Amino acid sequence: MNRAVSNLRARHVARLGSFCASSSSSSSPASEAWDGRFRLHKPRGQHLLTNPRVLDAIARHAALRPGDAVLEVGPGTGNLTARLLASPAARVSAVEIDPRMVDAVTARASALNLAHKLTVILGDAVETDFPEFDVCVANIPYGISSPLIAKLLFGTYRFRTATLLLQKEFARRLVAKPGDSEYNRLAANVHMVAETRLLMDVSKRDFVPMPRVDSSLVEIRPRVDMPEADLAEWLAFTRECFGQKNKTLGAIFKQKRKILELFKRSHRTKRCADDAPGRGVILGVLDDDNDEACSDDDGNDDNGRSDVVAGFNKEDVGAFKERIANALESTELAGKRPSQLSNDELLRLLRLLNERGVWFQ
Ligand SMILES: C[S@@+](CC[C@H](N)C(=O)[O-])C[C@H]1O[C@@H](n2cnc3c(N)ncnc32)[C@H](O)[C@@H]1O
Repeated sequence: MNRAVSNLRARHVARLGSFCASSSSSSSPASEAWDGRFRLHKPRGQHLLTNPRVLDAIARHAALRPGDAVLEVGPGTGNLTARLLASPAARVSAVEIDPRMVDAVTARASALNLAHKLTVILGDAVETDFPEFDVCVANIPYGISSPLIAKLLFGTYRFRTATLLLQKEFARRLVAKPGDSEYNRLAANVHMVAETRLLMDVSKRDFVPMPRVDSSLVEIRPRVDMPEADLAEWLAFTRECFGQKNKTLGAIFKQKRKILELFKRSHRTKRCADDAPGRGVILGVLDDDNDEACSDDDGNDDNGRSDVVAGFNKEDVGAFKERIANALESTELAGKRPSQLSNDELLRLLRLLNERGVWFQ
């Protein structure tokens, strides 16, 4: 072990006291390993980050300022929480689903004489209301990545940055740019409201128990210059576009079934707007693209039904189809795949479609 690592280890053992004085069950070079006092549940994503250099780097990247209110999701036994509490931040609120972890992180803060800075909330981070915070820093359970990011970015929270440790593949998809092979609905939606930056990769060997996947640290910074857009309408629009992201927009919006669905939705939207103005954003996952096979590129329905306009005036549906084709033509996007397009281009198309009475939610 080199001297720097050895010094680091000695410093952390001293700082964290009995918590890490136990024997290491990890292969990490210097470890704040779990002492096995209770069973860790993998289905709950209980993979503790035990490499002090990585934990220090996360806290450093979060760039906490004096007076900051920090939100941590899934503090576990407090390996990261200890750093956040020792930072210049004024307070840390941690949301944890497992009561055993709540006890462990609370005891740890007390052992560090920093309990006055910590509030632990027992609950599911996807369901629980968060207190106000300036910065979110977390090594989250990867199973809640998408709903948690949706909640942070499309909810009512106002914050400076979220520094999140995520599954490496998910992180790559989150930071992807139009034209990248990984570009997808998640990235398009998140980039509508935030900027993302890949900060560093973290090996699976730095966790106890070792997960099957590697991780990456990502910074998410909400935009101050949000484009003028109805976010609920945008989310519904990207669901249609990226549901079949390998088809061209022309092919996607030529499908009879799709046109009929949009026709119904647009008329329902008009009724709802008349009855109850002000639709809110319905939160859900942001990245449910699945390239479903429901039609070929010629726009023929795969189920061969000929009665798809049953119950509707065929001429109205035909005119509606024309309006969609017309919007695609005037933006010159018919031959493009959604994954090649910037949000500005997609937003321009959405606006034109809305102006022509085509609505997605
Ligand atoms: C990957 S561990 C991280 C633990 C700690 N932050 C660390 O870095 O060592 C994830 C933690 O999130 C908790 N957790 C899992 N699902 C949760 C949820 N829906 N809401 C809040 N916490 C959750 C787990 O119990 C676990 O403590």
